Amino acid sequence: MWTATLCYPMRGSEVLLIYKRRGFGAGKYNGVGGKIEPNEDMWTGVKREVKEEVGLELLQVTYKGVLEFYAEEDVPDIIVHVFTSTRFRGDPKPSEEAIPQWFKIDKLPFDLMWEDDKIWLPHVLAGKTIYGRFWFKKDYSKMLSYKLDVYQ
Ligand SMILES: Nc1nc2c([nH]c(=O)n2[C@H]2C[C@H](O)[C@@H](COP(=O)(O)OP(=O)(O)OP(=O)(O)O)O2)c(=O)[nH]1
Repeated sequence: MWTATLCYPMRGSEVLLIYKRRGFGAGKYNGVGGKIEPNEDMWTGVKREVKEEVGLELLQVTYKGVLEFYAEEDVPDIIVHVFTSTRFRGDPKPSEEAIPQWFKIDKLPFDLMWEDDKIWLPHVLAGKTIYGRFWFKKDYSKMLSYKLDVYQ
């Protein structure tokens, strides 16, 4: 089991996604983030990942909830803390891991994203807070079921 962060920097009606070049979810568009390191809190982790992957310095983040991913076991395999940010410094730059790209919030490339994102991400980008649980096949090739709670 590992814990990760996912951040969605927002600029007006646009959101920053990355095209992931390597690692888990390579070839997909996603928010910016990665695994939280030992002895690191999630706030430090999300700021570090955004700096490493796209070169933005986050000046503010808002916590938008948690996702749990189950891979045919009773305990979660991956726990992801989700954030948005409207205040950051710098211009997004590509790195070895990621190519950043701004998208209109109502034109996200869901066909090129994780299968679960179309279920929960629109709520987050509309300002809601979420608790999502997603059951996947062991190799993450397919989502089997989900439960989503949405809070104001
Ligand atoms: N949007 C979305 N993101 C997901 C899903 N599953 C999942 O792990 N993620 C995110 C959480 C992390 O931000 C990212 C996976 O972490 P990573 O492998 O990039 O971690 P990392 O940057 O630390 O990479 P590395 O050091 O292991 O190479 O993918 C999902 O179903 N949807």
